[in-house]
Order: sequence, then C-alpha cells, then structure tokens
Amino acid sequence: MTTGRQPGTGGPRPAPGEPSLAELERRAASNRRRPAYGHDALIVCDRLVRVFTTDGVEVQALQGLDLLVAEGELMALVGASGSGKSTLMNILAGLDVPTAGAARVAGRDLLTMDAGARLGYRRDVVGFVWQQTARNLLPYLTAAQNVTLPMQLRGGRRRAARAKAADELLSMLALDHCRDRRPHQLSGGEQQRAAIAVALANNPSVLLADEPTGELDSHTAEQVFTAFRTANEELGTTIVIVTHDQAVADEVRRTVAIRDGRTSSEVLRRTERDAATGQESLVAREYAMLDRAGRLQLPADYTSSLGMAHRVLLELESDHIGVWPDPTADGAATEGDGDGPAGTAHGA
Ligand SMILES: Nc1ncnc2c1ncn2[C@@H]1O[C@H](COP(=O)(O)OP(=O)(O)OP(=O)(O)O)[C@@H](O)[C@H]1O
Repeated sequence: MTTGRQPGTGGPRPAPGEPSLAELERRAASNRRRPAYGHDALIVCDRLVRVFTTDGVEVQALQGLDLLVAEGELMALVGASGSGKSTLMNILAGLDVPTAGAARVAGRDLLTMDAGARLGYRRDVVGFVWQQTARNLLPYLTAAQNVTLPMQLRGGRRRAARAKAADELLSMLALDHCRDRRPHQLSGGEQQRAAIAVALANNPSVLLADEPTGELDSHTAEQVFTAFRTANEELGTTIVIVTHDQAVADEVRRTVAIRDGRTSSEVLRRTERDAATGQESLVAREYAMLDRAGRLQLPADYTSSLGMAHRVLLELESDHIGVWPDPTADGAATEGDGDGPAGTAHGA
C-alpha cells in the first residue's frame, strides 16, 4: 500500500477553518493515550481467533474478530454460511474456548475461566436461545417448570418465589395461557418465546440467540422478535441475535456483518426528524469496519469495479481519506476514469 502524501511532506495548505496537519498529528497522539479497547463495553472480542483442526486440516473459523457490544444493546449478527457466526456464539456462550485473542463478557475473561467458573458463567451471566426447540425446552416439563428449572439449579430462591418469577416472565412474554402446557402443546412461536423466558430465568446480563426465528413463518418470527424487544426494554438485557432473517436484522439499531471470520461492516439505524416538516423517519447507513491496526475491508464490488488489487494509493484530506487504484497495475482503472476518488473513508 502506498501513501500518496505523508503528513508534513507538503500538499495543499488547509483551508481556513480546517485542521492543520500538526493538529491532525496532535489528535492522533491523543488517540494513542485512549483507555483500553472496549473498557466500557459489556461484550469485548479483541482479535479473536478460533482454529479447528480436523484430520490434520486447519479451518480458521475466526480470524482476528473485533466486536464491542454496549450494555443494554439489542443487536443482530449476519453473515454468509460458514462465516463464523455460530463459532462466535459458542465462545460467547462459554461452550467453546478461542484459540487466541481476548473475549470478555460482563467482566469475565472467557479464555482463562476454569470449569467451575465456566459453569457459573453459563448459569448466571448468559442465557441462550437456539434455533432447535429441543435444545431449549425439556419435553416432559410444562412451560412454567421449564422456566423454574434454571432457578432451581442455581439455588437461593424459595419454591414460591421461583413460581412467581416464572409466572411474571411468562406473562411479560404474553404466554400466560401456556403456563401448564408441555412443549408439544405449544406452537413454534410459543415454544421460542417460552425458550426466551427460560433463558431469562436467572436474569442474565446477556441473552444470545442463534437463528431463533429460522424455522418460523414471518408473522410468527415477528412475534418472537417482539419478545426479544420486550426483554430488552423491560429488563434491560443485552441481546445478540444471529440471523439470516432480513426482517429481524432490519428491526434492530445495529446489524454487524461477519465475513471470513471478521467483522466486515455495520448498519446503524437511527430516527431522524425532518427540520422542516417535523416528520420522523428511520435512516439506515452502512459503515465499513476499521480495525485497531488501521485495516479497512473495502467491499469486493467496489474494489473489483475499479480493478483494485494488492496496492492502492491513499490521500489524507482534512475530513476524509481517498483510496485510489494503483495506476501502474495491470487492468487498473486509469487516472482520469470517473470523476472522483476511487474510494473514500470519511472520518477514518
Ligand atoms: N467443530 C468444528 N470443527 C471443524 N470445523 C468447524 C467446526 N465448527 C465450525 N467449523 C468451521 O468453521 C467455519 C465457520 O463455521 P460456523 O458454524 O461458525 O459458521 P456460520 O457462520 O455459523 O455458518 P451457518 O450460518 O451455516 O451456521 C466453517 O468453515 C466451519 O466448517
């Protein structure tokens, strides 16, 4: 990678009101004094690596994945099959251990926990909802008994208190009528909502869900998603949902895409109010991820359309970085093609 212009080696003077290069350098230096990565996040994945070895063949399921999730967030993870989503969820659930990197959830270090701490973590800190009902609910227990079971296993609450807490959870998720039914007497959507109640039984900090609406029609999926939203809003539970369901991904404020074992892009949605009409609308914007080494994954369709490969030219401007194809490369778009920089990284 070649930089077209280095700070301090010339280039146009900043326009009035724009920061000087000395100012940009000062800002860069102060960035270096920032607190540790993810110090205030509830979930911190720092250059997470997971390598599986089967019959001597290595698969790098996670390849230095960075992810921060704030307390109280409700967010979605998306990505093609094999991109590493389930591997990440299994690590966050305390069911698998990363090969390298760091992972912390609610202050617990997922790499160094011993078996006892791991058990406590799975019982008290995280709850999970899987796609397959059989993994979520015991078939011979009623919905209420399924919800009280994790409380019983944890201990500390009397029977009446457990029953009351289970009733409250089922009621919050609009499942009062299912209280005394066994899983086979519940619809698919009711089963998944009961699974959410079970996952919330011990009031975890984090609720993880892997394809929770994968086997449901869109109307039922919507009801299940509403249950997640209720848990997030009423109990403040931080929720991470892996999904292929675009409708679910569109409902949350932040959707993180994973590609080849790394976070590659994020879509943030926020409500904006039109200053003139006062009308509110939801605006979604896609961001590329800049990792802590400064690496940026440019979308393949952007780079291929401009013939970018291996080397690019960078240009630092006061408010963005321009990314240009290497004019010496075979097949690269020649300078003057198009009418602007090949790619830009505003604010990067
Ligand atoms: N236990 C394992 N042993 C060997 N390879 C594995 C194992 N688990 C996952 N992998 C491999 O790691 C990569 C990531 O798999 P993972 O299941 O995390 O992807 P995914 O994004 O969840 O896919 P899907 O959406 O299909 O569930 C894949 O190449 C997969 O084959």
